[in-house]
Amino acid sequence: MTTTAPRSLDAANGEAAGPGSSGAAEHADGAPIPATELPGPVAAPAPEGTPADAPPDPPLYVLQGVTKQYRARGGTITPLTGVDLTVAPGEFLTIQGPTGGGKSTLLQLLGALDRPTSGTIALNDTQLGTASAAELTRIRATQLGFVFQAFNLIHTLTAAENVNVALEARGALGPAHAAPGGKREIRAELVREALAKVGLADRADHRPGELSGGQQQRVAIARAIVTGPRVLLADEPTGNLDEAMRDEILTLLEGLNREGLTIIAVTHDTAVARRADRRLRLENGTLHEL
Ligand SMILES: Nc1ncnc2c1ncn2[C@@H]1O[C@H](COP(=O)(O)OP(=O)(O)OP(=O)(O)O)[C@@H](O)[C@H]1O
Repeated sequence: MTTTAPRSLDAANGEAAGPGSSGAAEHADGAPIPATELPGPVAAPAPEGTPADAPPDPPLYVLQGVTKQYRARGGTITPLTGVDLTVAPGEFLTIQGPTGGGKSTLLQLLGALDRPTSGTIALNDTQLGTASAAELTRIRATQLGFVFQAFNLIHTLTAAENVNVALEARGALGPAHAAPGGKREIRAELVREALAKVGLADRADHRPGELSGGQQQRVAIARAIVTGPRVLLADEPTGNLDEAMRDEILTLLEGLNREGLTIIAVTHDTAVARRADRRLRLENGTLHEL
């Protein structure tokens, strides 16, 4: 497990980085882009040799007594009946459990896509259960990245355009968040870096239909990380992939995690869970460590 701060897009995955992605970002005219124009949260590398008495990083998520109830067909379904969970920055954890057991429900709550029926979910200092809809939108666009089993790419757009969608969504939040969503050349550089990071620098102009399943999931991961999120939430990220592609994606996720990205993945696949440093099982509405 790593506890380093989230990383900038220009640092990592040297083997995947393409031309022009090894140094500082530049404007089209070659002038360096000031750091203040690059997306947050971009953090300095963690200092080497943290002193033994340094306080631990505060938790990223704290869930207490989370229940979720749905009304359905005149009755109710309660997939979560009292979930307690603390996630530290930099963890790579997986959630397994029986089908219909509430794993996707829990991921939606962690992703600020839905609210708990009762209990509390804090992400950093924000209570997701009571935050305004606008605040939840801001959190999703700036702190969270999502990856799904079905990739969820737009088939009429190229890989680069699909990745740019996340930056445009962030830019649409307004001037305070416009750094990555603002200037076109900055967005283009960030998209290039994100695609290089997932090993697809040479596929920027390809549409999803021209890419393998593993490559499509790489594009989806580039879209998820291009805004510099703190957390990647993945719902069966390798569920549609064969074994070789699954391993490629897992190696990519491990690399991102080593750079400080917190990863929470729902999976049915024990081979996926074995690659995480913390495994949880959701059963009968509550979470257990494996
Ligand atoms: N929006 C909804 N309205 C009503 N019921 C829902 C809704 N979403 C999920 N459910 C129900 O909640 C339960 C948990 O569903 P969820 O998708 O979270 O399970 P899961 O563990 O992710 O399942 P699987 O492993 O099959 O994907 C199921 O009984 C499901 O039918």
